[in-house]
Amino acid sequence: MKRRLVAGNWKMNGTNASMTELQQLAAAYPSASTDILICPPATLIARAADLTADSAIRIGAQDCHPAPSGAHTGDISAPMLADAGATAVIVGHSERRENHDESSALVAGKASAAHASGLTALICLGESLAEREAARTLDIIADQLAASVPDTATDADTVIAYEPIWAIGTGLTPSPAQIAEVHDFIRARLGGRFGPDAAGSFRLLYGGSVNPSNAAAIFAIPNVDGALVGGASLKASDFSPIINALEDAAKAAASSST
Ligand SMILES: O=C[C@H](O)COP(=O)(O)O
Repeated sequence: MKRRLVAGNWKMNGTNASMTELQQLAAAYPSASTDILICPPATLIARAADLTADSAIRIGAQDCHPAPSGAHTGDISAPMLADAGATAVIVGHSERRENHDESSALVAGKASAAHASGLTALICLGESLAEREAARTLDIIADQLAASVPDTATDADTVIAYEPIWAIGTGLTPSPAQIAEVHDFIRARLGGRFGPDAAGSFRLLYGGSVNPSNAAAIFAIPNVDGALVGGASLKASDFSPIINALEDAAKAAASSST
């Protein structure tokens, strides 16, 4: 059975003072039955990796350049992230797509670069509110999925995160039926491309205003294998209940399958 994953994206938040939150998480989870990932700003990756080395917490990055090195002032490559201690990288977050005009083709290049450096790529997809209201959600997801996921992706090196843009940082979340519809659709599309057996093994995360109060209900939705959490990942006291809810969901699923 695939391991579920809860990932925290600190975005452009955190300084060395924030390492106390990470130390609390590392102390609380020396081991875990789910995968736990924290993606701090790049400035903190090396220190975060050192601090969490003896725990179940793994460290990821928030973006990478598609090239391994070169004249790209201000950018960071996937080999650099791996060298700093990252095991994963988020690519195609809507804030990168919007603020930096990133295309799905570029996102696929970043994902391939991540894979070449042994990093798991968390590839983000999601529709805007206008697109949802125009009933274009599944078309947008289909296009982003087709163009952002490299042909060489596997369930071992790629995670898909569905993040409706209108739910990010707003306190709004889609209904369980809306989340299920999109996750089922993603799973089916992956099946059409990579085969049904492989598609079943890809981990699909939901992201957008996940918090300690709604996590358990979200994790009970079919085809939700975890979450990509923004604001509620900044404090150990908020993130821990979300991790615990995912561990509970994993245990419930394991006991119902035996
Ligand atoms: O990467 C995380 C998502 O953008 C969700 O952010 P949020 O949990 O603050 O809504």
